[in-house]
Amino acid sequence: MGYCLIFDSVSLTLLVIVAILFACYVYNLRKNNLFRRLGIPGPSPIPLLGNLLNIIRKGLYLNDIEMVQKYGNIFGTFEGTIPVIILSDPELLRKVLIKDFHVFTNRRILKGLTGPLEHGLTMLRDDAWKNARTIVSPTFSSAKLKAMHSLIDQIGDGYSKRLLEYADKQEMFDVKLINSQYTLDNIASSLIYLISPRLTSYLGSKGYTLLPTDSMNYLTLLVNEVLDRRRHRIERRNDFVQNMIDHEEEIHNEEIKEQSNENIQQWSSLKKTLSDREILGQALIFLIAGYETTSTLLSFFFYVMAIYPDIQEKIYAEIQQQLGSDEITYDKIHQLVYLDMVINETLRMYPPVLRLERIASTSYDLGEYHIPKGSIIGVPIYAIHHDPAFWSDPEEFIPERFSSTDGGKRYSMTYLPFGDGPRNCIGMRFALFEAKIAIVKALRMVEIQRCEKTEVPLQLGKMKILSAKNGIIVRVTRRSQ
Ligand code: HEM
Repeated sequence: MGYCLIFDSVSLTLLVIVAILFACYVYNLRKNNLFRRLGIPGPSPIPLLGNLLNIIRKGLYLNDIEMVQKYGNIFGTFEGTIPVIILSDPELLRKVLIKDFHVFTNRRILKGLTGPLEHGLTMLRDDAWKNARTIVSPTFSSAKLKAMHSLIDQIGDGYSKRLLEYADKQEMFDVKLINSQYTLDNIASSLIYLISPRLTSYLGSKGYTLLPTDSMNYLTLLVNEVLDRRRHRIERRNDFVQNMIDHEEEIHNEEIKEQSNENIQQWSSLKKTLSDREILGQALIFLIAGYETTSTLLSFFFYVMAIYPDIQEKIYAEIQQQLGSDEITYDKIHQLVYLDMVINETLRMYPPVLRLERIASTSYDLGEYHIPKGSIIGVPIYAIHHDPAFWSDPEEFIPERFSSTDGGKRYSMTYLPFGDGPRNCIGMRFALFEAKIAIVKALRMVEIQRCEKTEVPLQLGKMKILSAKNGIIVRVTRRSQ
């Protein structure tokens, strides 16, 4: 009798397990058939891993190029069990990123993300995002960037000093190190009045990762301290946090006047202030979103300088001609037209962010396909920038593509280093400003040279942020004054 009961409960448990596994299998099969049902082409997924194996083997950038070649400008793929529609059709991209932005306002929420980062712009959704973006946008106005100039300039001096040390030692070095230090110092300094060297060495010792928990706690503490001092008017400084606090005070009395984006003007009826926790969230997100991206841009720019000395000399000549030894101000930097073209081409060839994404808040007709609510749209920036359908000789480095004459022919949705639409990169102008200051300061002092350890062509890393697998090693020599 007892034996029978035990047997029964064992077989019942087994039965339940088998039933659950079967249900999972059927659910997975149905899910994996999603794109087939929608009529969207794409590679067949394998259970649980989806199409991740190819990304793991080849890297996201190469995976995207190959998939676009094989399946075209719209196809379905699985990140593990999560279906993602990869879209590179310019007309449809214009709809998703701009025209029908009200449907595609949000990105995916990162599971398990808690603490102040939940309030950061990149993660916020719908009205909460609109509110934060409306308040934070003026922080990046040209007037505010001009006011931040002296902070960035000071850090630029330290940067060129470090380069001169390398020149004097005739040492080959990986440019990532100095560029990471520069952008981290810059962002930390422009964000909050932190003692940058303290922060830099701390994060440096952590290997410059995307902020592990203890770094995050440390930063949270520091930013909170700063907020407290600012709120009580114990200190003032022309940085992002001060800008957010000042702006909050201004808008009690007047409507928001300075908006860079048409859509944002419609949102002026929203809540107009951010709590300390929300300001903290923005500060931390700026640090994360702005640090590695800008450093990657600078590092790949160094690579370009090392392998194209003619281009480097042309930029140097432009700097001499337009600026001489004048201070590099926000207005003067715009006179460096050729430098701008070279930076644009660097961002085309080597976009720091390989993909961006949006989520459909309702079901939607995406071209000929009817996609369900909640569909994730992934935009393969790297693959679009290297697509011969959009760019002639995409593997050639040709800055002239971005000259005022040629640039006009470009289809805007095929150049997306900072994304597009109301949810594009809020830090774009800041990033370009700080990158240009670093470049001018560097090229005035040193010549960047290819050395025996410079890998040509570069092998790229496999992750979502572009990287050089084996580093970018160069040598620098002092310029004769
Ligand atoms: C070369 C440097 C940079 C590159 C290539 C870059 C690229 C991008 C891209 C591709 C996006 C997604 C845009 C979209 O979904 O349409 C983005 C978003 C964002 N970036 Fe940047 N970024 C850079 C620098 C910065 C800096 C310096 C900051 C801050 C100081 C920053 C803050 C942000 C924020 C907050 C968002 C989210 C915007 C929102 O959701 O409203 N980025 N960036």
